[in-house]
Amino acid sequence: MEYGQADSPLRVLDNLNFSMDGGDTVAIVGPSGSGKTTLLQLLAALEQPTHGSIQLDGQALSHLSPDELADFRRDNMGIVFQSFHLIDSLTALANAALPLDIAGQADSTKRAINMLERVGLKDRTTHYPQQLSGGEQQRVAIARALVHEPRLILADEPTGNLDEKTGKRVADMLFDLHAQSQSTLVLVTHDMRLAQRCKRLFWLESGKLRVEENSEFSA
Ligand SMILES: Nc1ncnc2c1ncn2[C@@H]1O[C@H](COP(=O)(O)OP(=O)(O)OP(=O)(O)O)[C@@H](O)[C@H]1O
Repeated sequence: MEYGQADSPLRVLDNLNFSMDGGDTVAIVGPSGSGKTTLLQLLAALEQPTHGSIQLDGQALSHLSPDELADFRRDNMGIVFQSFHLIDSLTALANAALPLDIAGQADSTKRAINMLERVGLKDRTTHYPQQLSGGEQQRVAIARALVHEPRLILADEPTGNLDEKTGKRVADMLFDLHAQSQSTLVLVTHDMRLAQRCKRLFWLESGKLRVEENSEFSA
């Protein structure tokens, strides 16, 4: 994966080759600038690789049009961003219901309330993002990412902006929801304690990928 002009490209990821199984938990780790977010954005099809291809469930993402990609993302992925990316003019409930509303699903409110309950925010449904703490906003973001029960959850530093206690609570929630839905969870983190909760570690350095199986899962 390269950024920049064709005559002076910046090669961020070099010849990566890997596969993931459904239900896997993967932590993408590595030094600042090593391409962790770039890899996550490639998996989310928010960026297209300059070389090679990415297939999800046998579907080559590069063969899809922008509209098809949006539909594919909506149907299969839940994305949690470090900076929450909530819509300020919508309540917590409306934010959480958004993926279902976009998909035109009739029971969106009921399902979004249920998801907000699961992330411990039942009594914050009518609050706007500005009226919520950082941890609460991240929990709304997780509720929104998971409300449509995606098969692939992608989270970029999901606890990066949170204090330790809130971060642990948010991480617990993410892993609980992953376990309940048997979805694939891929997260970017600088926090090795969080990374060690994943079955596989994807180490990025100088554009190269090293995959490490977490020995705690092999017992
Ligand atoms: N849109 C872009 N255009 C040009 N260069 C970019 C772009 N996005 C990222 N880069 C460069 O690609 C490299 C990898 O960036 P990336 O954000 O993927 O790293 P990271 O491992 O997530 O870093 P951090 O841990 O600091 O968040 C960096 O050198 C960055 O400057």
